[in-house]
Amino acid sequence: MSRPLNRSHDVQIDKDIDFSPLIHNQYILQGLEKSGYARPSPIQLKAIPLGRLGVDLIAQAKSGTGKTVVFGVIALEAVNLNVKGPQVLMVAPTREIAVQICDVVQNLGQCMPGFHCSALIGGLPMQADQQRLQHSQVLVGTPGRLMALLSSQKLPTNTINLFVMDEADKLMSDTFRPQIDYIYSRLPLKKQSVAFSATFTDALLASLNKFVVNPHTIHLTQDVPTLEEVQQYQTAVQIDTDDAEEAPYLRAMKVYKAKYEAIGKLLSKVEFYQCMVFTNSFSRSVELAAWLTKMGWKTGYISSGLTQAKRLKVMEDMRQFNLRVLVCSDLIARGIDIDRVNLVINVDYPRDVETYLHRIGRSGRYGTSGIAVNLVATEDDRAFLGSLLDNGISLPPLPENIKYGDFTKELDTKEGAKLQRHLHKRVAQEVNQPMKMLMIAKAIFTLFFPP
Ligand SMILES: Nc1ncnc2c1ncn2[C@@H]1O[C@H](COP(=O)(O)OP(=O)(O)OP(=O)(O)O)[C@@H](O)[C@H]1O
Repeated sequence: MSRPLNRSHDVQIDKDIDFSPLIHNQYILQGLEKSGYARPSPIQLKAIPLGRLGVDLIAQAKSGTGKTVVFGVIALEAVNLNVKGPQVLMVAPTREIAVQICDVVQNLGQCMPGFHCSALIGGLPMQADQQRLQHSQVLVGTPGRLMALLSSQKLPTNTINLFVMDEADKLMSDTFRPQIDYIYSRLPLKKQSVAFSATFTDALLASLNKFVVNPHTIHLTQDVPTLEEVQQYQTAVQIDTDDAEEAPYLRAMKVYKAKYEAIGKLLSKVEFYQCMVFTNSFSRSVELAAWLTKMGWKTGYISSGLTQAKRLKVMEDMRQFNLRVLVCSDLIARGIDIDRVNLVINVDYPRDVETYLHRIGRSGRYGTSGIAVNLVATEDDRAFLGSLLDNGISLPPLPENIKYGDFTKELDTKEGAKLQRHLHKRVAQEVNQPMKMLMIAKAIFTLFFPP
């Protein structure tokens, strides 16, 4: 029997079992093994057997506990390789999540002869979609692109027997609901529907009723779904002003400048692998990424304002560990899985507590140790912390000596070497900074006082 990974209770099960009692298809078991999954997580143990029976399902489990594998396996079980045409339709709220799901499902199905999964997302040519979907059994799309393909009769639905909604609470929001209504109306009546998220409110559960029939509901957390191994802190950022009459934009500039400096200090203090910094403004993201790059941190930024090609490139750089820091918006607050991210910093705050939980859940993936630091400078910042407190989330001040918990993710040799190279470069840069200043001063001195 496989040895359990050194991970928190969020992903450990009491039973000493692997995936074989849950899944009988050998190809899928091989795919799981090749993807590096030896033992199921609690949500996988509970939801896979139910999903395989063909019942409708609503499943909630904390961020990063393996929900994609659940619906990936259910989808592969639903696929008949002898049938031509798409058989599973998955919807995700962002293009980045859709691409990521597609990669996971393709990996899980890698041993199934002739299996293909395709991502259908906006910002890329639709013509290519049309060709790919003809050879794919599983399709993963964003609502807008799926709607465009369906309304132009380019996506046949008569062979679809499973409908998957990932980040279902987001899909039920006003932004996406009309598109989901439309997509659903185009699917065959007889099908299985499953919905997943880390956070579900009662109102959202009610609105899901239209899409599921007599669903089995699995709720793995009764309280606030914070991850056991993610330590959350707040740190006060001092703003250097005593002018009550100061123009708001000048005040805002000072707040951001002070927050950027606080981030610089934090990155030097905490020994992180990769860090995601959340801001609410595109221009601030660009500014902060440029500043951190100047400070020697390999930094990228992503927001919906970038072209799709640039968005995919920066995600790939982050996944390849070519970046240490990613400055981002709520575009990637949910669903994105980069398992080396062990530090999350909030410069600004999201609109709601659910999004906050999704943001900090970008660290601590699959029961590993993570740290989330919240920068507090303004009344708005303090008000958000107040709403966290109302939801039972209290943030202690950041301690002087901050340490990760016991479940630090192991880096492989290549990743370890990349981290070392980057650390050396940064140290060299820090040492060189005063040397450079000295040389410049010397050059100026010699200019005025030639020897
Ligand atoms: N059985 C397993 N054994 C080891 N690792 C696993 C297993 N299942 C999933 N993982 C890993 O866990 C990580 C998180 O998985 P996934 O992205 O599916 O989580 P999630 O629950 O969908 O999270 P979110 O709510 O943030 O979308 C991934 O890196 C994945 O490779």
